[in-house]
Formats: sequence, structure tokens, C-alpha cells
Amino acid sequence: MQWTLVIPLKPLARAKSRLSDTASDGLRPGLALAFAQDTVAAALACPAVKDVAVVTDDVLAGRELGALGAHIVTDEPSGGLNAALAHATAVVRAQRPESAVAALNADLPALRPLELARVLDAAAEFPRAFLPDAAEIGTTLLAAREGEELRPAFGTDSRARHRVSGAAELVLDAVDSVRQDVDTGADLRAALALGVGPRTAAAAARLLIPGQ
Ligand SMILES: Nc1nc2c(ncn2[C@@H]2O[C@H](COP(=O)(O)OP(=O)(O)OP(=O)(O)O)[C@@H](O)[C@H]2O)c(=O)[nH]1
Ligand SMILES: C=C(OP(=O)(O)O)C(=O)O
Repeated sequence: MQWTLVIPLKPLARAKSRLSDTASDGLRPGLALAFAQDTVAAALACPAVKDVAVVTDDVLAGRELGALGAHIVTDEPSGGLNAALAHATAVVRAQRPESAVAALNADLPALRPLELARVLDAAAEFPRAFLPDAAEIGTTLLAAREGEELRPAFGTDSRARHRVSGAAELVLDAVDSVRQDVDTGADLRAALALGVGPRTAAAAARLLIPGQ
């Protein structure tokens, strides 16, 4: 089965606020863009991915991610992350109603295409399924097979909320790169240890990270 991924990205100037102790206001937007570029590039290289739609209002990010091969969907109805994901899923399915759709965070700079394929292949066994983040509190991927509503509940405690929603929790070995989202300086160090994509490596080299 091949999937359409929907990747949400908020305006770069507001992105990654929890990294303010690690990256200055001047460097954070570029770092957030680098995370998204490495995430989208790895997603597009995944054999289980048919195509990628990025839902964003950021003009620069739209241009750069479009150049990598992503489709850009405008962020409507400006109702936050879950509303943007529901909108983008509806846009995708208006064109191809039979699409299997998975929402994937834009902050997975260590993402490896074959690990993502393993997660998506596992998700194909269930109507809806999700992958908890490395911290075991949030979610990095939520998948809905053909004919299933996505019903995204990202945000605080999204692992518990996706469980309660009836989505199957995927318990898999060796998919660390799909689970390692980067919200804090500690997360960034963990992602660097896994091995990040080239744009994040270049952006992180401009930061002073102890132990790097
Ligand atoms: N399109 C869109 N994407 C969003 C929105 N809010 C968050 N996102 C994206 O959803 C993912 C998780 O978002 P958050 O954890 O809320 O934000 P963040 O920028 O990653 O980090 P913080 O600012 O530290 O909370 C990231 O890929 C964000 O860019 C929104 O309103 N619209
Ligand atoms: C929105 C989420 O991601 P983050 O960890 O970036 O807040 C989430 O886990 O539901």
C-alpha cells in the first residue's frame, strides 16, 4: 500500500519556540526549515509514500519544500494544527478519494525512509493507527486507511488521546528515527546522535551545542 503524507508546518517565525534556549530568534526559523526539509526529503524517498502534501502558510517554506517535490496546501481554516490536518486530508481526498493518508510531524530531522516504510506497512494492518513519539507522550504519525477519517488529536498528551479515539498504537522495534521529534535541546542532541539529514546538520553546526 502507498500513502499520501500530510505534513503540517506553522509559520517559521513562530516555530520551535521550545528551542529558544538552544537556538536564538535569528537562527530558529532556519533550524525549523531545515528540520522540515530533511523530514520531507526522507518522506519522499520512502517506498511506501506515494506523495507528500505540506500544509503551511509560510511562503519561504512553501517554496523550499515545493522545490523538493511536496505539494503545498494553504493552512485553513487557521484553526490550529488539527484543523489544518483535517483540511489538508480533505483536499487530498477531494482529488483522490481512495487515498490512504498519514499525518507526520515536520520536526523529524533524523527520519530514515526505510524506517518510515516499516511504520506505514504496520499501519496498513489497521483502519487507524498511530506511532508515539520518543518521549512516549506525544505522537509523530497518525494514519488512516482508505475510507477512514483521520480524526487528528495532536497536541498535549496526544498519545493518550489517539488511544482513546480508537486508533491502534504501533509498537515496533528499530523505528527510532520516526519517533525522534525535536522540541527541546535534549531532543536535538538525541536526533544528532541518531544522525540527521544534511540541512539540519548544517543548521546545527551554527549552534553551540555542548557535546557536539
Ligand atoms: N499548518 C500548521 N501546522 C502547525 C500548526 N501548529 C503546529 N503546527 C505544526 O505541527 C507540528 C507540531 O507542532 P507544535 O509542537 O505545536 O509546534 P512546534 O513549532 O513544533 O514547537 P513549539 O513552538 O515549541 O510548540 C510541527 O510540525 C508544527 O510546525 C498550525 O496551526 N498550522
Ligand atoms: C503536536 C505534537 O507534537 P510536539 O511533540 O511537537 O508538541 C504531538 O505530539 O501531538
